[in-house]
Amino acid sequence: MTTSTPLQMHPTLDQLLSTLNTNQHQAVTAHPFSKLQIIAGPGTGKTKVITSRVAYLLLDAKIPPENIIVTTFTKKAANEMIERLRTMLDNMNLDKLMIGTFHSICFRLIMRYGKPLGLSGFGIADERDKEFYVKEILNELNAEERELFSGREGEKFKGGGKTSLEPVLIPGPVISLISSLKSQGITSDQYSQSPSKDKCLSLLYSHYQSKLQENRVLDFDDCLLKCHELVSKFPLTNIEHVLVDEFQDTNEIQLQLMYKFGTNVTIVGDPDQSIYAFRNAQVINFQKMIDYYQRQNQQCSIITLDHNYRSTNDILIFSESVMKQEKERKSKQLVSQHTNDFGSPIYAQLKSEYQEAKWIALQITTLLSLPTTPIHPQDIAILVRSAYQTRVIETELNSNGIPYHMIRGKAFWSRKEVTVMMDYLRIIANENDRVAVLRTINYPKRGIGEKTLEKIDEYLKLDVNHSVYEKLRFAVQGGVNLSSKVQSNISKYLNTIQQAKEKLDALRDDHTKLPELFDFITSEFELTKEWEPSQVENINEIKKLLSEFTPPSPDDDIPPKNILGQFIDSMGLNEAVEEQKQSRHAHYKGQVALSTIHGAKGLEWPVVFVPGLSDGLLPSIMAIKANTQEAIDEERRCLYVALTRAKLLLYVSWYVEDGDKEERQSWRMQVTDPSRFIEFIKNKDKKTGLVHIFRQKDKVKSLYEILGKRCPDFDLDEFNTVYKEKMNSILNPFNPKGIVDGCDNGADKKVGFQSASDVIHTTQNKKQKFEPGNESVTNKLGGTQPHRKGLYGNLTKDKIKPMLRKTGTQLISKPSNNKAPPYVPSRRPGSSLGTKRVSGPLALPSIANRGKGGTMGQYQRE
Ligand SMILES: Nc1ncnc2c1ncn2[C@@H]1O[C@H](COP(=O)(O)OP(=O)(O)OP(=O)(O)O)[C@@H](O)[C@H]1O
Repeated sequence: MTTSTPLQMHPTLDQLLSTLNTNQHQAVTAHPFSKLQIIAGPGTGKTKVITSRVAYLLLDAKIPPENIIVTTFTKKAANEMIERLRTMLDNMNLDKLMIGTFHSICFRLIMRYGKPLGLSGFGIADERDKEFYVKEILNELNAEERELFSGREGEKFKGGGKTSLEPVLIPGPVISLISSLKSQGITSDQYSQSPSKDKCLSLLYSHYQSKLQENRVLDFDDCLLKCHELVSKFPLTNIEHVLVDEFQDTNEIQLQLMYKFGTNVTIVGDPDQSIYAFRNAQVINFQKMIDYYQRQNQQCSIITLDHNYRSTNDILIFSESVMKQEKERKSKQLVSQHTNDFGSPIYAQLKSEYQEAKWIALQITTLLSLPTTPIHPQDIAILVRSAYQTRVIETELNSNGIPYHMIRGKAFWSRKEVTVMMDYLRIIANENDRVAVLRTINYPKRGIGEKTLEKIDEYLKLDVNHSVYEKLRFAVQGGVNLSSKVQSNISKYLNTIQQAKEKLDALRDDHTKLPELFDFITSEFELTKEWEPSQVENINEIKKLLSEFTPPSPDDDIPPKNILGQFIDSMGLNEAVEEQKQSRHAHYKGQVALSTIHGAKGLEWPVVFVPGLSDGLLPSIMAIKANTQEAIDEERRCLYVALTRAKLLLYVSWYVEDGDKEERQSWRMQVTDPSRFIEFIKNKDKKTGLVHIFRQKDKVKSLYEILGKRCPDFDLDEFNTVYKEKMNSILNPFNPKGIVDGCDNGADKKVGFQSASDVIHTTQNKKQKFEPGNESVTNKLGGTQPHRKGLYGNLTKDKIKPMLRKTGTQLISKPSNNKAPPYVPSRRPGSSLGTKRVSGPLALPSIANRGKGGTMGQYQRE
């Protein structure tokens, strides 16, 4: 096959190519029968290039869609690529293009050709199923096998039992070690024959594989491993070209699969964005690929893309400063295609995660309050290293009325209500899903105790000639000794399953009616009653996915599964990676995006916040504890991914805590240093947050312009003054050192507080809710100016107590005769008194002591 010259090109292709820069053009039109690496930094158009290359292969090289394999990182990315191709190619029929994640392509190949390996009709075991099976295996080990674990090799599988001090075997290490072997392409048989094998791991690996086989399921890693076995034994003869997107996140078995899939290969990736080592991804695959083809005397060409269309030059310089710290990395010279810059990233050092969240909320409200709203909530994202960091930020967004949504990460699939719903769908779709039956049979509660559940499970495992569902019927009919209440509850459960199955049959593969089945399940099994509104919202997300589901086009080689089964398989595979709720460019309208950095892969926003740049958060405490260069490098790349999501404005922040436990989520360790990755920022603590872009009118004007709005005439100084005032109240929060009951003139000073902001005054006035700074209220009460900062109204003692605990102070009651107290300490609370340093209202203990002597009779300590 020859390729045409540009002059003879397909008009659509011609138009398409005209939108590319020189290097992009070269990459897209590289010879179709070659090996090519497209290595490119963030925002350089990798997605555009890989999509255009597929179009080029289809239109110019005339490769039929069924002869091309394209792997993407997520299902969403595959769908978007298909959409873009359809638009580009005038609705060309692309049903036969093999496009999807490695896992889904492999699963599809196994379903189609897996019969000779005895794999047809298998389902997917998700993360929870894996844990379930491993727990079963650990419980079923016989005495001789247990003995194996008493030695050194067994140590890594042990953890503390919940109720006993004896170490017990735990599933976590088993799962990750088996997964690591599988991602290196090592089967259980191969491992058991390896002279350097770990005997415990070998035993567990072989038990685990038998368990999956018995239950006729494949785990995620098996999809790849078994497919590799399949294409090694029965090579795919038709595939003319393989394209791999996000190559930096491939592992060994994926690399090997790529070699096996086809001989002509295009990979696209960025070594600096490799952030999946914890799933055994290896950056070294770029070099391995070159070496592999070299050994076969074949050349692998490399094209780099360096025009960055996403971020301003300042953002690129900042991001490169982070990456430059990695040893033995080639520096990148990305060239921003923006002609404007809005200054270097805005940063702040704060004192706690709470203060940081307030800082973020203030920045967002400031941006959203710009006249004629050039920036909308959907233009903004907040990206964190670990999912738990969103909690404090969410609270602050809520209290500031800032709408937001979480980009769905893996966590979505592990939420209780989501897993329950998926289990219910599974028992309807599949007669033999023992695990899902055991998880749903007593949820909602049907009065089945643990012992009874064990008996039922034993019974379900007994006879292989009947489905799990039939066996459960037999169990209820006397097979297992059950109380009449349990019998009746399980019968009801079974009858509802039966009705749902009939409904599913009646759909006759009309996927548009799947949401009706969903409603039937949630109402008949009384599921929604169990859940909070937010949980109901989550399961409605599944209903939405059901309504959007389009089954893959029928394939004569694949034995048909019912429509619900197909949905479950496709969702099950989503769990293998963090799926995103939103597409690369179409953002959720009217909502700020909140996401982990991993969940933000491939996305971009005009405004991005990257909080938590403190050692222990980014790099994470896990990476610091691992104490390896690889672990730290991976964290740095994570930060790089986050920073390079920003187009125009980048806000970075960190906090350094002073040890006050109340100022952090209780289980978390104290954060004491800014992240090692931002050492290059000089005088970090000096500029805290007061650096702001809205200092220069011309920059503001060009920001408006780039966002498609004309900049109105407004008083920038006034805008900045309001901002600075608010900022100051965050940076120097009201931090009372004591509480005085009553708003008496000057009594606070007389007990030793020198600044009004040191004191909370309380009042019993029930009519008004007072806030600090409410001057008019102060005046009404006849208080003097200096009191105003610390005035709270309508505070009962119950409400005061937690405040006292928080401030570590005591309550001073107002003297009944409202006279000034006789004791006036000479120094300010918190300062040193003689040789003894005391904190809080130092005067107070002395006051109380004096009281005992009679001089403080009117002021009491409570
Ligand atoms: N030749 C081009 N001309 C104009 N805009 C372009 C061009 N190539 C890419 N872009 C734009 O640049 C932005 C970034 O492109 P894309 O998302 O494809 O980058 P990427 O390399 O995949 O980034 P990342 O690796 O960070 O995910 C997009 O908005 C895209 O439309």
